[in-house]
Amino acid sequence: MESQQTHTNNSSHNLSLPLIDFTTEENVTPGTDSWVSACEEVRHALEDHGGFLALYDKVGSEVYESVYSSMEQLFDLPVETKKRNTTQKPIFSYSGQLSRIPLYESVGIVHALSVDECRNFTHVMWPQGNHSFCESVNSYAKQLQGLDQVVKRMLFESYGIENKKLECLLDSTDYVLRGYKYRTPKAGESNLGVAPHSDTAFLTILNQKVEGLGVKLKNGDWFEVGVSPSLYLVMGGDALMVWSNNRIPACEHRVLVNSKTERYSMGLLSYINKIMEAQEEFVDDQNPLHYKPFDHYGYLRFFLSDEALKSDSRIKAYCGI
Ligand SMILES: O=C(O)CCC(=O)C(=O)O
Ligand SMILES: [Fe+2]
Repeated sequence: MESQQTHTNNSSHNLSLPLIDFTTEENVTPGTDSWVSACEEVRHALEDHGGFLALYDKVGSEVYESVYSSMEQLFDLPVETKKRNTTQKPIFSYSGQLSRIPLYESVGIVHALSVDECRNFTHVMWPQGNHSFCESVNSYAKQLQGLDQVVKRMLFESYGIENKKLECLLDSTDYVLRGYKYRTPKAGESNLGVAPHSDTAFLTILNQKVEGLGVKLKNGDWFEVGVSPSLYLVMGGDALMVWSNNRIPACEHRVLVNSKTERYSMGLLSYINKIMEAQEEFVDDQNPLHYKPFDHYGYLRFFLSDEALKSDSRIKAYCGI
């Protein structure tokens, strides 16, 4: 947290990523003045940088410590075991040993909000059982979903979009909880954990146990995210850019790994399981419609194709008008 405080100068020469407080009851209670101004902050941060930092204390240090120690146990399993978990959805369940980014490994737990799904996942990884893994992952995912939904509610409200549409979006959302591990670079090896990119998700909420996560601000500077159980990076992904008809840019971020400490981080990513269109609120004469109706899982399948690799903007290549 200390490092965050040193970045609060908002002059145009020294931009920082806005830090928005979700820990006070008034800020997260619809109808209060604080709620209305928090909604504005969320909207401006997303429009400016595609993301912001959330101060959010619902996870607590106990769950934070136990979920990260669970992740250590998970990544310590043999690669063959980690690969055992598969999903019908075109979301990587396990990703690692990639020549482009050799330090990186990631495991996705689809529907981690359901205790049953967490149990199934845990059983696949540890047939003998691992109760604390199941418990901590499920409660962590639930707390992150709370933040995800409040952010979406704020966003809809600040644009004056009716509540029914929010409910419909939330009902059509699939969540994936992802754990990331980065080994330290060997002598002569690059310290690049993940190259600059935007996520394919609608919204991503990331937290890290070890520093390394950077966000590109609208002036092009890289902002380094701090480490704390109550600090979460909220980022719009490609799907939010489609939904907002380019009003909200997909947040560019990257990971650098320091030479001494293995890095762990975790994120909750949301995907839309129905065809989604850019909202009419964002389309007018000055802002023509930029995207065709969008099939999120279709996009994920496209994203992994050879054709997509050739294009400089995969989202435009997939559904741009
Ligand atoms: O490790 C992190 O903090 C972020 C990883 C990431 O951006 C990704 O895999 O898309
Ligand atoms: Fe990412």
